[in-house]
Amino acid sequence: MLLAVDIGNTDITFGLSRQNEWIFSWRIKSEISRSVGAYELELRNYFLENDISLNDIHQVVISSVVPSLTSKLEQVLQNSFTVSPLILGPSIYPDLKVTVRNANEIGTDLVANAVAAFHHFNDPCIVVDFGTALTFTTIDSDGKLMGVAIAPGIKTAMKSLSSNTAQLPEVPLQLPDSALGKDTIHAMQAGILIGYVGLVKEMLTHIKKEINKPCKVIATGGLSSVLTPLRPEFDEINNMLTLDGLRVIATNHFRLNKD
Ligand SMILES: Nc1ncnc2c1ncn2[C@@H]1O[C@H](COP(=O)(O)OP(=O)(O)O)[C@@H](O)[C@H]1O
Ligand SMILES: CC(C)(COP(=O)(O)O)[C@@H](O)C(=O)NCCC(=O)O
Ligand SMILES: [K+]
Repeated sequence: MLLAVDIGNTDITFGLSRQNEWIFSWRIKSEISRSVGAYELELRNYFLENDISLNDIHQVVISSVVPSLTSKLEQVLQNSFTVSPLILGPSIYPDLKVTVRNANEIGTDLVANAVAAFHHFNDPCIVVDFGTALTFTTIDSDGKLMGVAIAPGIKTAMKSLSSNTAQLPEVPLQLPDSALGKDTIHAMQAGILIGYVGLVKEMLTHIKKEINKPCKVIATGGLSSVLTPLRPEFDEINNMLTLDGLRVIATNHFRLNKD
């Protein structure tokens, strides 16, 4: 079995795959202050509770956009399994079907998203990732990663608004029917959620105009289903996209380096 680990700024997502099918996936919080021991205990407990043997893991692959957690999780995985984890980074990019520009800056989760989208569609793609950040990653028909746009994620915008004001609370991420807020909660939901529908639509319009060819739009990330009016904009919503990309990359890497 293959274990793929996506370390994001809010959550760490795990996926366990057998014969190219995800048989388990789960999330834990990304906490920089947490110890290797605490993470390891939680991982081992998950395996125990689900009756999975640690020895059944033959490949491990990690993407991390939180440098202080990369080595911690690497250690956790080293301690738990008999194989060394593959850590996605610029040294692996030359082996990918996707061509990466600015390899030292781009988030490895965005690279994994691009690989998964291109692998699946083999067409120009825009990946919209609704995580801590809201990102738009565009891939051309030949697999070239054409560019990225980064905005605050929906929850991040909400948190920033409440933490920078004296009287605004954090409110549930529920899309209201009306943009004419009748109380503070409704007013914030209107401004953020209806506003973000517009942000995403405008970004897609702008990117499509720039690339000027038919393309697929794929949504991913923990908050990908919050903005329901965007559903028709997406050819697919796939919350496993980053893990899918890691699986493609790992399978290819371990095949190339078999001997
Ligand atoms: N099924 C779900 N429904 C609604 N929100 C979710 C779901 N799964 C995750 N989330 C939310 O998504 C956010 C994390 O998204 P994620 O894409 O994992 O971010 P990051 O990659 O930046 O860590 C968290 O706020 C979490 O509460
Ligand atoms: C843009 C991101 C913050 C997204 O992270 P996430 O929302 O998944 O936690 C991450 O991919 C990152 O730190 N990227 C580095 C900058 C770049 O991609 O150019
Ligand atoms: K992510």
